[in-house]
Amino acid sequence: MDKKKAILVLADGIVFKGFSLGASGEAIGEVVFNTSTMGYQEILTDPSYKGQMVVMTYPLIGNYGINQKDYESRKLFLEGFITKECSPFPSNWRSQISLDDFLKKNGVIGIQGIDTRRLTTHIRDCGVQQGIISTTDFDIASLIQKIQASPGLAGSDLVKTVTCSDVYEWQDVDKDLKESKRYKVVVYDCGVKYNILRKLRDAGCSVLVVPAHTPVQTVFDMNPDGVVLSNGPGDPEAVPYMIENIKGLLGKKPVFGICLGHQLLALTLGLKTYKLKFGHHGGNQPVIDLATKKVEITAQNHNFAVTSPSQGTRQKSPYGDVEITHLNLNDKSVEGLRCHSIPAFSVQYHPEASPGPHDATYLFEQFIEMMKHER
Ligand SMILES: NC(=O)CC[C@H](N)C(=O)O
Repeated sequence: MDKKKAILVLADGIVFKGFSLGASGEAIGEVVFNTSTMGYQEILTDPSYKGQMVVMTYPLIGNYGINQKDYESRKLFLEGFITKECSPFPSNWRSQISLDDFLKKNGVIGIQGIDTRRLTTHIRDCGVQQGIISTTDFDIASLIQKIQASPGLAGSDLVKTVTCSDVYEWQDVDKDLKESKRYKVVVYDCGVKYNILRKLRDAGCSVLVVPAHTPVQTVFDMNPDGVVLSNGPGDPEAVPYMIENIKGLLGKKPVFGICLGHQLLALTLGLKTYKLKFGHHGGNQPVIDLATKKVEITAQNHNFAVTSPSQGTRQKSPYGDVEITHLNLNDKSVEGLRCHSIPAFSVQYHPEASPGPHDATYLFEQFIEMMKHER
């Protein structure tokens, strides 16, 4: 394991000195903490982390290595990776390379050997902010200047940097492709996690993935039974072309939004979004279903959220009433919504898990039921 020096500096001047992990150089991004105890490969390959650097709160990461199958997208999009300790001795029958080598191979700059508890409580108390990891420049004033010169996440369209370039059909290599395909689903790829596609395939759907800039008429020409709006990075307000697409879909096709897809659906319905103080990233977020009062433990990864209606759980929209269906029990933020008059619903959390608990898998069946009803 490298014992090369590395430094992490936050925009407000807090400094963490540690050792290099993965590639060398300099990386700038919004620093967010993730409370999952495992699933680091899925986290590293989740495109929603574009523009961000992830600090894992669990102190030992990398102990089961990296394998060929647990990818959640085609590559690593995040800006940096931060851990207390990266295991130099990965041990698992599926492991092919170590976390350190994986980060090196993919050019991701990381830091280890810092007090991640102090870093996490600092972000929790002072709010999310930009940071820089460097293995080359150790001058604090110069590093802060570099952070100040970087644009930050708000207002910039990161979806265009992660979406696929062409339409493709999702094929699960492990599954029998001859099994009957019940419904045809188009997924708008704003940075989609593969497990959303796997779950739709598991539910018996054929799955076509389209780039986020695909005009809605092209989607209608594919004649799907329903459309999924995927997760993705950055500020939902910076993706107006997706809002235009959703306007075209609403009332014409069943729509299911996940995370960024949920925020985009909310904006289209006339609700607003805002930035949380430090976001929700992890696999232990309690969410209540307001209709059944059942609590799900959910996987989450978001820094923006949908603003609650000023009164109650209902709001008028140009598409009829919108109902807030789920709330986060930690901070009461909006976690799900549903349209009353048209087939459309969405959740802020991740029913596909990966990593995280599977309590919310039923939402894929709920979408299937909606498509069945509308057919
Ligand atoms: N996982 C996601 O889709 C994230 C949505 C959005 N980028 C946010 O941070 O809130």
